[in-house]
Amino acid sequence: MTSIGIFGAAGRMGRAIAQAAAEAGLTVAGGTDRDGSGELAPGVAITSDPLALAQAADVLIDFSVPAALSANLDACIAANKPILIGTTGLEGEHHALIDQAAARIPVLQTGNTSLGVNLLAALVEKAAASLGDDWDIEIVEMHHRHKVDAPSGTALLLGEAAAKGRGIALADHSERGRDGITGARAKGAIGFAALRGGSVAGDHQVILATEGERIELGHRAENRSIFARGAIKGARWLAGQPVGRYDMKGVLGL
Ligand SMILES: NC(=O)C1=CN([C@@H]2O[C@H](COP(=O)(O)OP(=O)(O)OC[C@H]3O[C@@H](n4cnc5c(N)ncnc54)[C@H](OP(=O)(O)O)[C@@H]3O)[C@@H](O)[C@H]2O)C=CC1
Ligand SMILES: O=C(O)C1=N[C@H](C(=O)O)C[C@H](O)C1
Repeated sequence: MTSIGIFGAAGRMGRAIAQAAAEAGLTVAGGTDRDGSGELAPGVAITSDPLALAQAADVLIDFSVPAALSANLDACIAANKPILIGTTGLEGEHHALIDQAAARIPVLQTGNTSLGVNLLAALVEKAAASLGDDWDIEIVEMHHRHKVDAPSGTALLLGEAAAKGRGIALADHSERGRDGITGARAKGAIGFAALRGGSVAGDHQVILATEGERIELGHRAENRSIFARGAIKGARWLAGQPVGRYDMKGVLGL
């Protein structure tokens, strides 16, 4: 049986993952949190020691904060354990750390562990590849009032899929945070808009708009269990993979 360790264990996702692990018959070796106190379940301690957790678990799952990523990766490398990273708000420096770690251990990083969103990304890539750049691409997301990063990791994942379909680099074509006299939309841009409110688990819509018509592709998460179950499935899959960097496509056969 595979045992998992959860970085960010006391958070909304950490607790959902612990529940999904129990439902899947997996052992939870423990978890970490910023303060490192309390229990995830009776007898399952939350500490602030990533190395001890990495040594105790067969595979690690990180749904914490970007600032914790470096220490979590170091712990997994030192313990020679695979890690699935679901934390969002990652910048270029974090992706560089992930690339370095993936040369030594199996690492899966994704902005969204759900089947539905990853299938949506495949559809978006196909749509963007099929339509010319006279079709404007806009990505709209809405999340609960507690979310701290924008655009969401999923919106960026969908933007990367659209850019891949178009054969362009997202970094060179994204329009984020429009406000005031922005000027007209740049041809070929991929735009992002983020809404925050209430308890929304995660809504994403990709709009492809041209003169006279519009295509809308979307996904709505009704609760966090889809992310938690996807993370468990991904962690189980990752435990059998060689050193390298992965996303959810291999897990889901997409
Ligand atoms: N990829 C995916 O499918 C999904 C990704 N996410 C992402 O997962 C992340 C967590 O989301 P969510 O659970 O809602 O957020 P929460 O804020 O509820 O949980 C994050 C947890 O990480 C803890 N934390 C802070 N610093 C550290 C540290 N140094 N070491 C370990 N833990 C630490 C926080 O503790 P404290 O509160 O004390 O600071 C908190 O308990 C976000 O980036 C979110 O966007 C969410 C859903 C799905
Ligand atoms: O913070 C969240 O809640 C979520 N974060 C992920 C993201 O940034 O895309 C995934 C999901 O949408 C929920």
